[in-house]
Amino acid sequence: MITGLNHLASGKIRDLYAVGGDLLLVASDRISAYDYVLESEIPDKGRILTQLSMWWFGQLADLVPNHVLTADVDEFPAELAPYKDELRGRAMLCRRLAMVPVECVARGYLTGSGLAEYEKNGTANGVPLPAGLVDGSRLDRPIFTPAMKAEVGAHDENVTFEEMAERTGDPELAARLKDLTLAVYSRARDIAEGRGILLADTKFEFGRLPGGTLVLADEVLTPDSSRFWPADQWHPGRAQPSFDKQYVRDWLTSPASGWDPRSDTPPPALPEEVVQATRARYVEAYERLTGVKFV
Ligand SMILES: CCOC(=O)Cn1cc(-c2ncnc(N)c2C#N)cn1
Repeated sequence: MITGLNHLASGKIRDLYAVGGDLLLVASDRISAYDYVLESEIPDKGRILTQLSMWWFGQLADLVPNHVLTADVDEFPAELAPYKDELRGRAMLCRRLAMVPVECVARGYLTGSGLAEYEKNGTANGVPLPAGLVDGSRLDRPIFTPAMKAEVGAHDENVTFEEMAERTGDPELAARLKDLTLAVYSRARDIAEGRGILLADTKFEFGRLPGGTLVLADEVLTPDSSRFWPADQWHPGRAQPSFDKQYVRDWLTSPASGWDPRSDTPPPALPEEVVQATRARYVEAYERLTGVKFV
């Protein structure tokens, strides 16, 4: 948290501030696992994921406009000058939008909450899926599985497309969000797969400019807003290893940590080697996707 700025909201990892009529979205180095925000931070994680978002926004600009004005601290308003060093590389100055209150989720692979519903009744957000799918199955076509934003600390609530159309009161907008979400996900999935990373699913947020234009908001296509899987370790039928968080998960569930995920106690701090190995995975994901060396 940056005291001295007009704080609006905080998620597990990021903080949102009002700066004049715009917004500042700041990514911390925090990391979450098993629904806990860990006490250990991953150095540069916020900078790596912000730079990755910016790269994706560039890759997607022909499909959809985005809310970012700049991520260059030297272009930030003068009132932010005292925070330059703290913000460098990890903050996006964004246009303030009228946010659509829907988490626009696209899934190209079945896992997590999508798999849970499927195992119960063969559907995902009410849409029937083929029989015989297992954890990690690649879907013939990506599916749109919207969720209504939950209160801090709770999981978002998956809703059917019809429920979403009803709750937003705008069926035409719901249809556009679905089409846009699937088109953007498909483009990103193809780009990532070409670089050995499976983008299993992702969550977009959209908002509208005063004139009504629909704009891609929030962060996009980071390992925090998406499931990144290493393509060479993909084996449907079991939980896939996370590209970025597997070292953390493995250590936390190993005897070495002395922690039990089923207990209601917060996880212990991570050993330095797990922190550094995890940082290296974020750097690797960034460099493989963008082709740019992280500095
Ligand atoms: C840090 C935790 O909260 C969020 O990032 C989610 N959120 C985004 C907004 C938002 N509101 C207006 N305009 C925008 N451009 C945005 C964006 N992005 C509000 N909450």
